[in-house]
Amino acid sequence: MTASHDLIVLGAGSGGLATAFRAAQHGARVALLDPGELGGTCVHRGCVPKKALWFAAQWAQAQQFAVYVGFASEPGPLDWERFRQVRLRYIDAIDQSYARRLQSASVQLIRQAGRFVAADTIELTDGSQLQAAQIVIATGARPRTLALPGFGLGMVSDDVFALQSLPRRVAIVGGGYVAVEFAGLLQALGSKVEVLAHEHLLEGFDTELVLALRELMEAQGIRVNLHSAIQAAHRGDAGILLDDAPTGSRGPYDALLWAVGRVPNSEALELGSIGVETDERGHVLTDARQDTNVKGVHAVGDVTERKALTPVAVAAGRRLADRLFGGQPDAQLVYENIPSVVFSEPPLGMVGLTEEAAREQYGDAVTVYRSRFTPMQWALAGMQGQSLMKLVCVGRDERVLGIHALGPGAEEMLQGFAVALKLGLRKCDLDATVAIHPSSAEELVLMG
Ligand SMILES: Cc1cc2nc3c(=O)[nH]c(=O)nc-3n(C[C@H](O)[C@H](O)[C@H](O)COP(=O)(O)OP(=O)(O)OC[C@H]3O[C@@H](n4cnc5c(N)ncnc54)[C@H](O)[C@@H]3O)c2cc1C
Ligand SMILES: NC(=O)c1ccc[n+]([C@@H]2O[C@H](COP(=O)([O-])OP(=O)(O)OC[C@H]3O[C@@H](n4cnc5c(N)ncnc54)[C@H](O)[C@@H]3O)[C@@H](O)[C@H]2O)c1
Repeated sequence: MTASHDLIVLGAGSGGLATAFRAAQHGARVALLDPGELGGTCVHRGCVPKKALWFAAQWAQAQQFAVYVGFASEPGPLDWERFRQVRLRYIDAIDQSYARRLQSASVQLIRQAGRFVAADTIELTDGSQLQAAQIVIATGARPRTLALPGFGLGMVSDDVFALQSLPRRVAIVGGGYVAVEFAGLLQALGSKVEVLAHEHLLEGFDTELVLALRELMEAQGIRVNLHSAIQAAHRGDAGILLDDAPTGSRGPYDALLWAVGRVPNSEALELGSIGVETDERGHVLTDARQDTNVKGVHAVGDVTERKALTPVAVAAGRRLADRLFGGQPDAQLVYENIPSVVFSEPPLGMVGLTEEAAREQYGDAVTVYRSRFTPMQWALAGMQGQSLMKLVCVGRDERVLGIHALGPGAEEMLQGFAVALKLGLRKCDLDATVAIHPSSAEELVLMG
């Protein structure tokens, strides 16, 4: 069989689309396979619908602030179904624009799943085969399910976007990004939320900022229980009940969200048949260049063991295509200093090292600066609570290792600071920068 394409990409999510577009731009003949919607998790079940709900939560809060400062009308509840339709229209437009762009980039889009029959050959659902010297696995991940009694009484994150009304009493099991984000936005939209987490919230984020976020969540009325270990869910007369090993029965709740992590979509690919290595959870193992152990087979995005963020999948895919088809033999993603924001209420962002990680690596050479303050808009609106910003530096020249921000605006603030950190930012560079006033961001250049 002669090669039908130069590149086959499995999955048209963030990573697959980015790889396909960049390879086609370099002149490669690309086939892009996906049985589902264009844009994958991020567009349909992740970043985009989540951020839309997060905006709605901000607007709900802004309505309350407005009334406090003298606007007349009392805020009403969100028409949940109307907003779902508005979101779907927005998402459809993204999907359609991808379809148009793929066509104009001459990427062959095939709306079928693929699986390996040889290292250079993919079989489609209809039994036909495609061949290419380079194949990229970008099949993403899906919500993890747990084998415990009553699991089916709950939802996973995908299901929240399909809800037709706002649930009243909600239990969220888990303490990661998804748990914290949905807790914040559902509470702000009118639910009464309880978070049931194992030991930590937001592992990997700076402990001090996570603690400050937890206090703010609790001040909003969210109940946060750490050290919880849910063993079963039941349907009781008044709602869903949970068996929690340390404390006994919890509930009743009207809705239950399992936010206990994600599993890679790798098992249907028949990777074993061609010898591609995976870890014990099914992530495709790659080296720093996104190459698997099998020549010509690569992987990007959530199906790998790397940080599961859209911009990471996109950047890895683009660099890979630049290396394979763009004459850039050294192109690869540097996985250090990747900025990330949790769209909690308020948002929490970080780039670089946490204080704990920096101290572990550099010991006493670490210096920390922090600023805790009440943001102006909160003070005006009579809201208690404080933002927290933190710089983690090292050495005599105080090179900045980490920047952390919790508070309104953190989600937009950190992108520019991430560029500076990448360029070798020192504390004295921040001191030498004139502030923008009045703002929250100015705290990062005014720390004494
Ligand atoms: C609720 C939620 C909120 C999130 N919010 C953010 C955020 O705010 N910011 C952020 O950066 N990240 C966020 N993420 C993470 C982000 O969505 C993922 O990191 C990103 O979508 C991963 O892209 P991907 O291309 O690896 O996989 P996906 O986007 O999951 O795409 C994989 C595609 O592969 C297809 N596929 C599967 N099997 C096959 C097969 N055999 N053949 C062909 N195609 C196949 C699937 O249909 C799918 O379309 C969020 C995730 C969730 C769940
Ligand atoms: N804003 C963003 O960028 C954003 C938003 C959402 C998701 N994401 C990405 O998607 C990934 C997946 O998010 P996630 O929240 O699903 O996973 P996660 O890995 O961030 O968190 C999983 C949580 O589930 C808990 N957990 C695991 N098993 C459990 C059990 N049996 N009982 C109770 N708790 C259990 C873990 O302790 C952890 O707190 C994130 O790591 C992130 O990379 C990013």
